[in-house]
Amino acid sequence: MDTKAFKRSLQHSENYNRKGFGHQAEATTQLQSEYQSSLIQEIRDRNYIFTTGDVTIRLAQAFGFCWGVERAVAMAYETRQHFPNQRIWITNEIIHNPSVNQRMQDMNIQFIPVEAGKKDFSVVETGDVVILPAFGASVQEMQILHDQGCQIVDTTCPWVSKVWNTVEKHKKIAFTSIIHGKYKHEETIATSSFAGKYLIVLNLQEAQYVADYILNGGDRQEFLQKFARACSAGFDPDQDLERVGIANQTTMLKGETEQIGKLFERTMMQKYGTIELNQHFQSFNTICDATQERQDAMLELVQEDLDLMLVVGGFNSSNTAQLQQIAAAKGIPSYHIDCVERIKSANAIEYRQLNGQLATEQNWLPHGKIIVGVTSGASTPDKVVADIIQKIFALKALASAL
Ligand SMILES: C/C(=C\COP(=O)(O)OP(=O)(O)O)CO
Ligand code: SF4
Repeated sequence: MDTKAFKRSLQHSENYNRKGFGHQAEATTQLQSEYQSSLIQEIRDRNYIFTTGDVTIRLAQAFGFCWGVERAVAMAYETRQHFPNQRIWITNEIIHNPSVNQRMQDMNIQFIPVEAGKKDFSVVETGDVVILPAFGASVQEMQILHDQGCQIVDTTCPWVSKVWNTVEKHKKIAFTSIIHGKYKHEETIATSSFAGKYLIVLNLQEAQYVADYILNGGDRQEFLQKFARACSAGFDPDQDLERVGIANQTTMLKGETEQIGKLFERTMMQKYGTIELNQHFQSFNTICDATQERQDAMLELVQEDLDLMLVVGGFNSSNTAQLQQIAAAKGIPSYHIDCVERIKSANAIEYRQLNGQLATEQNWLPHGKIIVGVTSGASTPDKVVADIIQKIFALKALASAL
């Protein structure tokens, strides 16, 4: 399928909107009142440090809602306002934050139902409005919705569309796209639908396995089994790894993406020589600015003398998980939580471990004076962070009063 031509024709269709409906000012005001916090603003104004009683909070210099998230959520609000009486659907969570998705449902924006792991688009009728989330949607989903004659409101972040353009460039020159990403993640599902041949690697370890295969060959069956859900149909590791282009999900770990790019560059140089390199390797870093800024701020924050770290964001939020990874790598006691309710008491906190499992830590809040590092992912409203900080203040005030 010529995905580029399809996108072009979709964008010219009168049933397609990616610019909003002229209610931006109202949507922005609504977003501010629902998601921002005066406490967080005050901490920002005080150079990201705030002390109350025994607790000093050190906020990362960049955290919380990114530009793409604000834009997507504002567009969803605008859509509801513009179509007050129409049925509105969304193809996935708009972003990975439970409180924001709950708001979508409260506004009667419905998720497309999923039956036995497959989305059931038959519920969508001609004339319904369908929002595509900030992660975008696969080209096949866009086609179904377009054919069904519904009004598409596309909130895909332009940084995500940039990744699609990158894999389309690979396709045009018959390169295989190696995508550093998570094959189950909505953004990577969408990205791979615009690619020709592709292979998705989760981390440096998987990339190394592929690089070794390129140089030395290996067990073809094992390769195909390992990447069964992470490659294009009919992928042949013996044919399809001769010319590779690197792209990445926008929210991966910046350092790891760079290492993966360099690894494949070295590998292709070793196999084909420096002069031939351009015929076999292309790389273009598609990690977005917001992800990089939040990770850089986190790398700075973990240099401080912190007693513990709280990383706030949805449990399915990839960029939040990367922030947690940075804290964990530094060996700081650190807890990824999605809402204040995870703090059960001064003695117990429920949090997401790096492997995705929930765990509870006892006696997590140290006695006496403490410095708490705080950051949040690109999909986390400031209000959620403020509630958590207030809870820590309250627990520590109570402890020191006893
Ligand atoms: C929409 C989006 C990022 C916003 O944060 P999210 O937490 O919603 O998404 P992700 O980190 O990719 O799991 C995709 O780049
Ligand atoms: S994290 Fe980056 S790519 Fe994702 S929505 Fe935000 S700005 Fe866009």
